[in-house]
Amino acid sequence: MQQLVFATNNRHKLDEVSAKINGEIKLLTLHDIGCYDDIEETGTTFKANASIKSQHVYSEYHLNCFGDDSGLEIDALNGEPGVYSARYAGTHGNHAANIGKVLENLQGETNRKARFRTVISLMWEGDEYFFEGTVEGTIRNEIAGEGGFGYDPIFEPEGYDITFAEMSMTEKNAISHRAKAMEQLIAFLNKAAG
Ligand SMILES: O=c1[nH]c(=O)c2ncn([C@@H]3O[C@H](COP(=O)(O)OP(=O)(O)OP(=O)(O)O)[C@@H](O)[C@H]3O)c2[nH]1
Ligand SMILES: [Mg+2]
Repeated sequence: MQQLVFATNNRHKLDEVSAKINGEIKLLTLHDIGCYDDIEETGTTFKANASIKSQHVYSEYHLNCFGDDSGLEIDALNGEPGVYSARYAGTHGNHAANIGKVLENLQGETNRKARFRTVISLMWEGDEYFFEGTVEGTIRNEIAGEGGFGYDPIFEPEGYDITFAEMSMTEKNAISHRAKAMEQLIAFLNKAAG
């Protein structure tokens, strides 16, 4: 079975991707390979940051691996929070504060259009490949739901009347940005394996 390191410290991403892969590929975590480094995301694009994560693992451990950089792009905020989604309100991973800042910035705004975007960088047998996925939606005025992570409680995907946080992981994994990028990665690996 093919083996891949997922260069993330985000447990929710790991859970979503593990469910998506469904045992087809053996997924290793950073901790599985003894990597406890703080991989600094110095890029200004999802692509650059995804690359930083996979390149770090590849250069240190010489293992096939991939990194996911993702975030929320809100049209009325000129694409913010974008690559700064995880630290929009200042502290990395303070989801409640990040949501608060988005809702504040959108107060009185009628254009609620937004999308999640994921770019994956895969280092496979020494070469780099990119996969991208997006999901369109709107930003709610209030939070709803307990599932998921990040901005999920305020993101309503197009064609639904519930937020990502009100969906099961299986439902989110059928339509999400990350799921779409992962489907391409899985198809690539199936082809690479012949
Ligand atoms: O509601 C959400 N549902 C999602 O499906 C989702 N995907 C990304 N995001 C937001 O974007 C940041 C990623 O930043 P990010 O790619 O740097 O990841 P991270 O720092 O959490 O982990 P790592 O993979 O870098 O270790 C996250 O923290 C979230 O704020 C999401 N929010
Ligand atoms: Mg990060």
